[in-house]
Amino acid sequence: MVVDDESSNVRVVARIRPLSKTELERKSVEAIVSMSSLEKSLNTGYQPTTDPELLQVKVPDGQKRWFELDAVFDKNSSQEEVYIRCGARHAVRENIFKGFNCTVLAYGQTGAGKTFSMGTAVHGVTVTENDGMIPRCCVDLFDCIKEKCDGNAKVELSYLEIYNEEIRDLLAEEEKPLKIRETLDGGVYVSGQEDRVVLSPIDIGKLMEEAAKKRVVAATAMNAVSSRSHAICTLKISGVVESADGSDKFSSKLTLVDLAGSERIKKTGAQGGRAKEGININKGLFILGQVVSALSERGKGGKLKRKPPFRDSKLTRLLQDSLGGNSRTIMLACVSPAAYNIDESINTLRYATSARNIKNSATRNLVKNISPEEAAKLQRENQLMKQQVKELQETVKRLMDQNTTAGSFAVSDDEASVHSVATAPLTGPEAANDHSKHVHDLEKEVESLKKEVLAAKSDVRKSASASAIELPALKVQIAQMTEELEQAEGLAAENEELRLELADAKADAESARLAAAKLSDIMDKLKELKEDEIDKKRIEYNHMKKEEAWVSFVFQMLNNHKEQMTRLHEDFDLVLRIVESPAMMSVPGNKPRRNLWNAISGNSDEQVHDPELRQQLLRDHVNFFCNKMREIENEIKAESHSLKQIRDGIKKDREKLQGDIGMTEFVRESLRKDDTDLLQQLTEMLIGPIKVHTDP
Ligand SMILES: Nc1ncnc2c1ncn2[C@@H]1O[C@H](COP(=O)(O)OP(=O)(O)OP(=O)(O)O)[C@@H](O)[C@H]1O
Repeated sequence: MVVDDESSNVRVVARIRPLSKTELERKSVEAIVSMSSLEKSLNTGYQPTTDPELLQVKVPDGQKRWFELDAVFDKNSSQEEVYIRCGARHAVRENIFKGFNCTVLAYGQTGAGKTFSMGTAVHGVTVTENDGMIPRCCVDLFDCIKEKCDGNAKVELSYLEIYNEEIRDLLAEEEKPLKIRETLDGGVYVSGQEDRVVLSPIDIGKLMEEAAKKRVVAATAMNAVSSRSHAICTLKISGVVESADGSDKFSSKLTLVDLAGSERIKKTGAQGGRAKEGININKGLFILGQVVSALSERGKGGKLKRKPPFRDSKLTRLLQDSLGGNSRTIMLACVSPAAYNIDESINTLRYATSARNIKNSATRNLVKNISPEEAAKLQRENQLMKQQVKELQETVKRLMDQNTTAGSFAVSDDEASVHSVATAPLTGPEAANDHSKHVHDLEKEVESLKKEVLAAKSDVRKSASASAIELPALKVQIAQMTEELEQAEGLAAENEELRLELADAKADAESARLAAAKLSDIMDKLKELKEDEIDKKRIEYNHMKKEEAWVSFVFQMLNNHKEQMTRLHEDFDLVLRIVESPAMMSVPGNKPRRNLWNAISGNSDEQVHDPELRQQLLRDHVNFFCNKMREIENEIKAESHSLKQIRDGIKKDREKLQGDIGMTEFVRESLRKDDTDLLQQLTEMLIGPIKVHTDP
């Protein structure tokens, strides 16, 4: 689709220059190629279209990257093709005369071809093949003024450069401080800058040639003629165009920008002042990059996500209108094709692709259907002004010619002046001096008259346009302020919500902390209880073991006593039988009894027949038996008493232990319940309330 007047996005095109001599010497390969089709230009006569084109970059690791832009130009593209297909010709021929401000801006690495593409001064009323955008715009502009305004429009030129963050007027004879100011509708202008009325492309050419001499350029390792400043050339155009419904009064601005190139100080080999320039250039371009990126990111409802930092550099302030403001803007991204410069080229292209998202809101500075009287008045004014400028120019020329013929000092070049003095003919040095002084005075007078006329014109125009723009500008300002207020209110509400959420989160965190502390307390207690319980079990076990030992001891004792009793009983029985029948002692095979007798009585077998002795032995044995029985009885009594004591003690201990164990169980049960409640609380806190399903 052919570019129309409705599109508001910044139009971004890229130009790949041929490999330079140094790049060829370095044997650098072409890593960037245009993917656009060849027929485009042939079929459309270079008509700028809205169909995007591709550019391919071969990155060092062998991979390929593609960038989509509004148009791509390669090493074979002519200056004319670039001028037309990038949309600059359409801007000059159409947009300017409809009251739109237009900007053409070249951007890219140092030595990438910005100045080559933008061009410099115009050299004639027509262009030559190698002329860049600026001369082409100027020639087209005046051609159109002839066609559309009957040659009747006012064109003023201003030319500024930003060098080391200072604005310099390239048209001013003396350096003076310049300040950036803002208009009511948010536009920016430089107060104190010279606006020169120009009547033809040649006028512009002459002024720009003069100005170019003042521009800071220097040789660096990357470019033999490297621009060390950003140059902004502005043409203000106002006039009347005939439309279908009558006459329309328009005023517009054409801004042509040749930026200084971004550079790697190491690559350019810049040192001292050059390096400082480089740093300032990069700084300004960095902020421009930030502005572009902020303007290209929009959130919901198309609102910008963040505020572009226009105020952070002079360059971005001056380009405020061209980026995201009231202007139709074309950006020309210049790149070197060399693999050696691949990083810088990718940066330029990345920046270019984001710039494509910038939406401008260009409005028409046009007053429709002005009355025929006003149109005639404006035309008369313009003609008058043109006449005056022409006359002044002629006067200056005549005087210069007179001076030259008279061998005077009109040549401004110092060397030439010295030469003229030395060779001044006939009239002699005094006359020459007088004449020169006269010419100088006249020139001064002419210049001041010229300025007065311009100032008066400019005042009239400014007051007329001010009143025309004041109301809409105020409206725009109010709308902007209301929008900002709404945004602020929205932010305040969001803030409050966030604050409440934060307070909730804090409260949740606090109760979680308390619950966790309580839980750990319970765990500690449970642990203590467990240890207690183990201790108690150990005691119980020890008691049982003791008890068991005592029982077996008593059992042993009783057995001993029982054995003793049996033996006593046997002895007693034997004694009784021997006493009753001593003859049994002599029974054959009764040797063991005899031995026992001997052992008990300590007497011989023979003595057993003595009755007296037997009676005595029986008495002794009965006594011995009774004593022994008493002894055993006492022993059993004593042992059963202490046994009872021990059993009572064990019983008491066991009762106490059982009580303790019961209490432990109770505490553990209640802790377990607490524990479960707490666990539930914590879970609910983390995942929300737990639903208890009940049967319907
Ligand atoms: N498309 C092109 N065709 C042929 N030569 C070109 C082209 N573009 C640039 N050149 C040449 O490359 C060199 C560097 O170009 P130029 O001075 O325009 O770079 P620049 O981007 O303006 O650099 P700087 O930012 O340093 O001023 C010049 O010699 C110029 O003639």
